[in-house]
Amino acid sequence: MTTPTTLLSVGNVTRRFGSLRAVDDLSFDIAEGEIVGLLGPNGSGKTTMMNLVSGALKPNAGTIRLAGEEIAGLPPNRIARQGIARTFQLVRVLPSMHCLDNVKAGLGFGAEPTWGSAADSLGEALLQRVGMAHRCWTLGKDLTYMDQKRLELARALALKPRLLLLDEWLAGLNPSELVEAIELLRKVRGEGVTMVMVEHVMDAIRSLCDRCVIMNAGAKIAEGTPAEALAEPEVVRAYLGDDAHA
Ligand SMILES: Nc1ncnc2c1ncn2[C@@H]1O[C@H](COP(=O)(O)OP(=O)(O)OP(=O)(O)O)[C@@H](O)[C@H]1O
Repeated sequence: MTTPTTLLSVGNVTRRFGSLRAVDDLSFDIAEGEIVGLLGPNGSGKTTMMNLVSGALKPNAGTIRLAGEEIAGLPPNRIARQGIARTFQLVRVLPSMHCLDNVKAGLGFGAEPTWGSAADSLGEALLQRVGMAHRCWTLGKDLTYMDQKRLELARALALKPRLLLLDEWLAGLNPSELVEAIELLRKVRGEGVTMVMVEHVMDAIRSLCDRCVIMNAGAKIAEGTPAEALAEPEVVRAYLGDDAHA
């Protein structure tokens, strides 16, 4: 059996906002090919952690390594070029551009920037990859919510990421869209993209994630398979309050 290679290594990372430790001495590793859920109650520091990995925020202390290389504190465009892409909690589709141009906007910023006509065929392939081959010429503002999500995913994939950060990408989808979205993420993982997802949709976490890292008040309180980690007494307490064991 081969040992999995560590793709992302977060070591003793702390990020303060004034006196608040939004991320507090947090450490975890992500192996190549994994889908890992970053979970925790509201305000536990998940989005802050994603912002630290993508470069939107700098840590006050600690290390963040991608394939062994330190990336903590690098600007977001450098981190994107090193192979980390993300989607956002609020969908950010460019409404007055058609889908192909939306995706081409992403193609300019990856490890191998592509522009102009060379980007057309790559853009079409990306839309096909997320099930939107027929939407090349549809304007962003005319898309269903599910298609906006697909487009956002295509734009992130345009960066050819090794690691994809999904910030509540499944939020707001109805049950049948959720099934499609989970299938799509599984397919993308099968294409070699490692993923960290912040998600509140527990069914999706159970069905997609190999492992979970669970945070509370900035710190890690559990780690393991979804079934193991979510059953930890401290996790149950963090989600439901002390009354859960009363
Ligand atoms: N820019 C900021 N300035 C000050 N405080 C912040 C800032 N960003 C986040 N915080 C605080 O840091 C803590 C962690 O916030 P964060 O958004 O990372 O949590 P979260 O787990 O993603 O929450 P949610 O599930 O509600 O999105 C919260 O107390 C939040 O109010």
